[in-house]
Amino acid sequence: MLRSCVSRLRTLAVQRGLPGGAPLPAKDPWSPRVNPGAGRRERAAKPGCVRGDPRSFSSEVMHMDLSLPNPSWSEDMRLLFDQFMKKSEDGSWKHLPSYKSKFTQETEDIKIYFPDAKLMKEKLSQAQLFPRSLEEGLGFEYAMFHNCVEDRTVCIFQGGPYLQGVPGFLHGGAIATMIDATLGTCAVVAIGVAMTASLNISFKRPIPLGSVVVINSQVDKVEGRKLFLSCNIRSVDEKTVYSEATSLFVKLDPKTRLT
Ligand SMILES: CCCCCCCC/C=C\CCCCCCCC(=O)SCCNC(=O)CCNC(=O)[C@H](O)C(C)(C)COP(=O)(O)OP(=O)(O)OC[C@H]1O[C@@H](n2cnc3c(N)ncnc32)[C@H](O)[C@@H]1OP(=O)(O)O
Repeated sequence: MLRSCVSRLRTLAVQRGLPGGAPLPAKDPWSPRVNPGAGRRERAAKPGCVRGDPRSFSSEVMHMDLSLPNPSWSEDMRLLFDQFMKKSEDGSWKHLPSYKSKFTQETEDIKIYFPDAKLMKEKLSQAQLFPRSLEEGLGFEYAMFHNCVEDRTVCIFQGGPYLQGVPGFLHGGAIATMIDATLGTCAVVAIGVAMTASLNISFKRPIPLGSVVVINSQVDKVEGRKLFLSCNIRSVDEKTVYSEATSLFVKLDPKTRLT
């Protein structure tokens, strides 16, 4: 299991395209080259700045790892990030980079599921990852870490002001998005390209806007192409359970078209 997970992560890292297009060194799947300097994403841009924020437009921004600290991150978010980076030093945890739009090889992989590859290519050229589509500090600020030995993905998440549902609290759809993204990442790392077949969420407590929460996901069971996962969302002090979820992800069958 560990070997296949390490190999899967290595493949994904190569697929996602390292800076300069260099593949990971074969013997070091956790190489920090996946996320060079994995430390800070400090920029001069003001948090909450919409117009003129370069994050939306430049190709540099499209390919920038957005799961690194930025000025909109609260102290809690930074502390948690540093804790997980520390845990990553011995190789048991791995920081997973995340981009607005950088699916080079995955795009190629996905294309086989579509009959009109040309049309799909055009669509994908304008596509952005949904949770990365809002400007810095306004929407989804998050970073994910994966533990291959335990088949777990943890997401530290700070929901910004554009994710409001009931005044002062996060929208249920925004919570579901981050649950799906965390479970989906856990699934993809474990078995490769997979899609959510079902997702069942219990919203137990409202999540205050701007607060930091921890999404803990894990693989519970694998049955052929079916992967059963569960997760919960807790406060940083772990005293409050905000949500719990179970899900089924299905590994895509290369013989079946998606459309
Ligand atoms: C070092 C760097 C590493 C970096 C790593 C980073 C990696 C991160 C990368 C990327 C992360 C991405 C994270 C994103 C997450 C977001 C994911 C989404 O939101 S997905 C969108 C919403 N979902 C859909 O739109 C699917 C729509 N549904 C379908 O297309 C099909 O139903 C599909 C593909 C799910 C299954 O279709 P079939 O044709 O392949 O398979 P069939 O035969 O229907 O089902 C297979 C088995 O699953 C069961 N099944 C299917 N659907 C079920 C359901 N709803 N409930 C229960 N069972 C179901 C069936 O009964 C069958 O079971 P039996 O083999 O017979 O035992």
